[in-house]
Amino acid sequence: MSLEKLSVNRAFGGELTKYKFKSEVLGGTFAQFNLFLPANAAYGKVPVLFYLSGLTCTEDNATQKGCFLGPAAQEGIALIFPDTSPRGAGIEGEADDWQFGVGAGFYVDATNPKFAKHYNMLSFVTRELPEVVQAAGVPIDFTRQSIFGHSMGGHGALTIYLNSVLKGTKVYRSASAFSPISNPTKCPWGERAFTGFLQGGIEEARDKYDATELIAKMSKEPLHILIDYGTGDNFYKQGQLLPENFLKVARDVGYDEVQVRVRSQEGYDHSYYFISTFGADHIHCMFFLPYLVTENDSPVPIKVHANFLKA
Ligand SMILES: N[C@@H](CCC(=O)N[C@@H](CSC=O)C(=O)NCC(=O)O)C(=O)O
Repeated sequence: MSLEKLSVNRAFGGELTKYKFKSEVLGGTFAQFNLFLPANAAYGKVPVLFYLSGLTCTEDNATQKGCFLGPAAQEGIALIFPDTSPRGAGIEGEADDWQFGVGAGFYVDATNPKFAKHYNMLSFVTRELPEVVQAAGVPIDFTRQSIFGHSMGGHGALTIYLNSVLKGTKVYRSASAFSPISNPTKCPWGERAFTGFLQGGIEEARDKYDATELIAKMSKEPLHILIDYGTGDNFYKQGQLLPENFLKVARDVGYDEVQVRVRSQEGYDHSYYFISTFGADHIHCMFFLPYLVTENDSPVPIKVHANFLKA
């Protein structure tokens, strides 16, 4: 599986590269992603943060509007921005609805036979993409990775992280999310996605793909979660996000605001203006620098910021 380089841009002393490759788990379609490497990657492997985007996005929305590259350069960490679905699968009706299908893969592995060959964004993000990047010799240390995302991508980040904690694999060090779809089995976006992609519908999703259901299963395993949402977000007001459900269950299970921090941001909406306002917090805070980034990583000084544990 070879990576084709589509573009390279210098940014914040590092390099942003767009790649393309033929994805097996996405049924042989071509997948594109963006990779940001900070300057210190020239001297050794760096930690990595995956960013999962929301409905209608490609790999470019957050790269261009998230304002993440500067903070990542300061911390000396790589960023990977995958697309949100397979493209060009040719499935009847897949592009008819912005809330489902193309641009809306929901970070699941489809079990409905109609979508099962192509719509496997969970395996793509957690398995194939890291393997392809590693095989290409990119200087990333995949033992130090974390994941964050927005809306549908916030759902992806939280469920991928919580499943890794529940399975005891400890693949991801932390997760954070902007306006995540936090209880998708109870909102229209999730219902639409799960009844479409999964043979077992909502019931199948409850076990694997719902952050609120997953955190309810925890037995106080250590967690590092940060969530921001805006009170002026129309999707929040319409009941698509339900962060209050996630927060309630987290507190019922016994997680305090150090391990699961949910911040309500007055008047902010769902857009990248909101995300870019708090983006630096998420980069600086979620990388628990004492154990993710070490002095040996880089000959250039890494700017260490107060993390949200201290805020
Ligand atoms: N087309 C829709 C709006 C779609 C939208 O707001 N998408 C969000 C993510 S929503 C949850 O996953 C987004 O990130 N859009 C891309 C951007 O660059 O803003 C409509 O008409 O309402």
